[in-house]
Amino acid sequence: MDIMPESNVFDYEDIQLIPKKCVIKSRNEADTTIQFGDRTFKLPVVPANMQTVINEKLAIELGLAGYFYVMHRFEPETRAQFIKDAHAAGTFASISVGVKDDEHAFIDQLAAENNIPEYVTIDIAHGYSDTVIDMIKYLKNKLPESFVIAGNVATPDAVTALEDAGADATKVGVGPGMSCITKLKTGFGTGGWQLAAIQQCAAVAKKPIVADGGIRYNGDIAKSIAFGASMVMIGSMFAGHEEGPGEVLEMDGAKYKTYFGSASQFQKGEYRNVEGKKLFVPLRGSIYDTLREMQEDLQSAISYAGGRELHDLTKVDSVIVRNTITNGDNR
Ligand SMILES: NC(=O)C1=CN([C@@H]2O[C@H](COP(=O)(O)OP(=O)(O)OC[C@H]3O[C@@H](n4cnc5c(N)ncnc54)[C@H](OP(=O)(O)O)[C@@H]3O)[C@@H](O)[C@H]2O)C=CC1
Ligand SMILES: Nc1nc2c(ncn2[C@@H]2O[C@H](COP(=O)(O)O)[C@@H](O)[C@H]2O)c(=O)[nH]1
Repeated sequence: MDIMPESNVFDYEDIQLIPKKCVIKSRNEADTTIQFGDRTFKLPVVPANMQTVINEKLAIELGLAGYFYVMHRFEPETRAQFIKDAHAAGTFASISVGVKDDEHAFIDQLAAENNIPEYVTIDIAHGYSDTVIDMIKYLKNKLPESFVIAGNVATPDAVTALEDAGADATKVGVGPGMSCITKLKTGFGTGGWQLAAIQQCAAVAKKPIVADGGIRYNGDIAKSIAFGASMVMIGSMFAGHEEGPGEVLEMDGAKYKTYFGSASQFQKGEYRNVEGKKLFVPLRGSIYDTLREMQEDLQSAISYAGGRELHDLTKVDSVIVRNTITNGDNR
């Protein structure tokens, strides 16, 4: 068994980006937009395609407001109508699929009805598999105009395999999520070295990488871009907003929303092959305030990078600090 050298193993909390000379007069000048597929979005972030993070109303609102979104796949019978609703509202449709047999019939139906989503995400825990490779090929054959995001994967080999099958982007992150217990139950994944995995995958990728899971601070978005991601998927930090799914709960005078893993018992309705758990996340107000703050922080990050646009973040140097960036100030 090979063991990766320690210098190649780091995560968000282990890294600081090193500032360069500022070339703008105001953070407002820094451009956070990203082209992803045929469209340009305000930010390189996307709420996770999880049932406690996104619903149809919020998805369409986000699309209309200029943000990327991916609708989840856990009410499969509503997806065809959702595509029509998104188009009727004047925005793009971005849906998720699995790999089980009935998904092929669903894709056939979309093609037959010319009900074409602009983006399709193949949402599977272990994306480096023949089932995902076959699904990419199936989608590219039946819905050639759709931009296909395939995942989730952990390694450069997997990125290359999915790109070779026709994926337009790959999603990297097996086990770093806050609701994840894959790392504990199976011993596998990118938990603890997600940022390093992004860097390794981006080094071979010919198409965009979506960094998925493990984002705990807005600065982690800048770090994801700096290490090679084009888009950053975020679950827990988007789960507690008033526009999102789920009721507000009150406990000991504080307000929360539920956030559960897509492979949790709560999602599956039974305790079989469970790799996710349920959490309560504090209510955070409006998602648009969070998005605005993410934009401000990313603009500031671009200025520290000595740049004007997102891509300039990839030109900075970094230092490994091993768990010390908060100096204990979050205890
Ligand atoms: N990003 C991450 O780290 C993780 C994300 N998740 C999320 O949980 C949800 C459920 O994921 P998933 O279980 O893949 O989806 P599904 O339950 O839809 O499973 C998809 C198919 O893949 C098979 N399958 C699942 N895992 C494996 C495996 N390890 N080896 C071989 N076959 C497998 C399943 O069969 P069978 O069930 O019979 O094995 C099923 O046929 C998704 O939304 C996923 O994103 C889950 C875990 C990790
Ligand atoms: N191992 C598991 N991972 C899961 C599950 N449900 C979702 N996810 C992944 O987590 C990210 C979000 O991570 P966060 O750190 O931002 O909260 C999400 O996009 C999925 O890839 C699960 O049940 N098990």
